[in-house]
Amino acid sequence: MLEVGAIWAFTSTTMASLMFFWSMYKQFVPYQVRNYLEKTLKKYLDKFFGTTSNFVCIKFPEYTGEGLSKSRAYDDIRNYLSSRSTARAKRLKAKESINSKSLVLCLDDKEAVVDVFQGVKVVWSLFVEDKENQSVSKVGRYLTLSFDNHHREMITETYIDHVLREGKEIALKNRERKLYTNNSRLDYISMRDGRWSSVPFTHPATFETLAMDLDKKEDIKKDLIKFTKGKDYYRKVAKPWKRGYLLYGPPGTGKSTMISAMANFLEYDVYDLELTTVKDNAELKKLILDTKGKSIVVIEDIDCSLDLTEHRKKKKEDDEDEEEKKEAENLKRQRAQKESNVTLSGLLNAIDGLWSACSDEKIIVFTTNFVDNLDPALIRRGRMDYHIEMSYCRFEAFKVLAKNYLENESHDLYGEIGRLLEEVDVSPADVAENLMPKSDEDDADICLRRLVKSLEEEKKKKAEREARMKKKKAEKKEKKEIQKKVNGAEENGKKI
Ligand SMILES: Nc1ncnc2c1ncn2[C@@H]1O[C@H](COP(=O)(O)OP(=O)(O)OP(=O)(O)O)[C@@H](O)[C@H]1O
Ligand SMILES: [Mg+2]
Repeated sequence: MLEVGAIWAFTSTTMASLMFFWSMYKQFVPYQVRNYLEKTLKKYLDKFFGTTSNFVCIKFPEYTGEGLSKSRAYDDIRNYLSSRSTARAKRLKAKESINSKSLVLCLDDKEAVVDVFQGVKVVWSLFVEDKENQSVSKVGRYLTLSFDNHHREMITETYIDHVLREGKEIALKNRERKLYTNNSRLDYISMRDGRWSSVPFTHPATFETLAMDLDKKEDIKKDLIKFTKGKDYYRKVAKPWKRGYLLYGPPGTGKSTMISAMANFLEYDVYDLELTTVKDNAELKKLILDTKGKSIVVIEDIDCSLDLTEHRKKKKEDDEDEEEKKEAENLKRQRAQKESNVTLSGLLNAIDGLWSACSDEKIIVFTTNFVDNLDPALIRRGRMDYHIEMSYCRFEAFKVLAKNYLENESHDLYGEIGRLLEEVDVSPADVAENLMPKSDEDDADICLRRLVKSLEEEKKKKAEREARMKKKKAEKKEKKEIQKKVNGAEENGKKI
């Protein structure tokens, strides 16, 4: 047996010799030769361990194909790993992306992170490609997934799918949402722009701040949730995964606000389709085809956009305001028609025919002030599945507005305001304007008194309007009766 002293002596001499050789090697062997030797050694070691060890390694390069396009799988995996890395990796890299709403922390080069799936440990590592494998303009990276060969089937059949799916979802959540608007034909031809241009969607409206009947609001939220979870259901009943909402009601009742609240609730993009700048039906189809999933396609004031009405002449002779409104609306429509050749059937086809062909999970919303003017074909269930009436402000809606604008939940004036809101029809937009403090001195009391005053004025105006109408009606009736008498007298005169 060797003595302890002898072992120590042997080890220290060996270490000293190794260190001596290492420093000589570093000092006298040129960098290029060293690099070559190290790479060759690594290759042999990799080969040796690859065949003898029980580990499998899968490589996912950043750029693939002949054109070296960015690999989607690589991006999805990096997104997936970013959530794991933030908690587990020692070295992270902060990335700023145009499509992302905030900084993204991800795995740094030459760093590894362990992930556990169904009790199985795997290791992800990120490497930079060797110089000779890089293209001139792109510094390529690759991710490797290493795992025990025993779990080969589970990893290749389940785990990788899981990673890609989660990565996609994370990307969707982190993305900066967009508000798109369609470019006019001239714009996208001359400026080589796409059919849609976009800005970040930042509208702050939410269902919490939306003033409307609470039960109705809950029903809408439930309907939206059911829709987003309905992928398999829609497939089962052989329906394209889309849903149409018709929002109708007087101006200022929150139709546009509701669209923003829906988009924020679902985290969808919004495509605001301006029909009057669409040249014809073919262009409309292409525009709809160019929209992505997880989005709301909106056509506002559908009745004014084009001549999509049934031309039913429902004359309300007694109501002069109604007549004026209809005339203004007709003028608007005629002007729009001059610029566009989109027809009702073109619109119906674009909505229905193409939904099945283009990406899934889409909502289409029409808004209108005059629901009676729309052609029934346009708003039938199946096209516009859910009809939502946005109505004048009543007490329940007022309470939401008071909370939003004044952070106030009770006041002596609430009783009076509730009564007045039952008697007069004012839009939430009008109520909101009264509730908004106009200076630093405006407290809740001042704002609520201002609202009461404006509601009382509205009540007075309403009474005057009704009196005027009543008088007009009575005059008409009187005229009719006089005419009847004159006609009667003439008939009698003829007989005599
Ligand atoms: N139901 C509501 N809840 C909260 N705020 C509302 C509501 N309705 C209107 N408002 C306020 O009034 C403003 C105008 O509302 P909005 O544009 O949504 O009305 P609209 O129904 O789309 O009107 P129009 O028919 O004229 O397009 C909004 O910016 C919002 O501040
Ligand atoms: Mg609107």
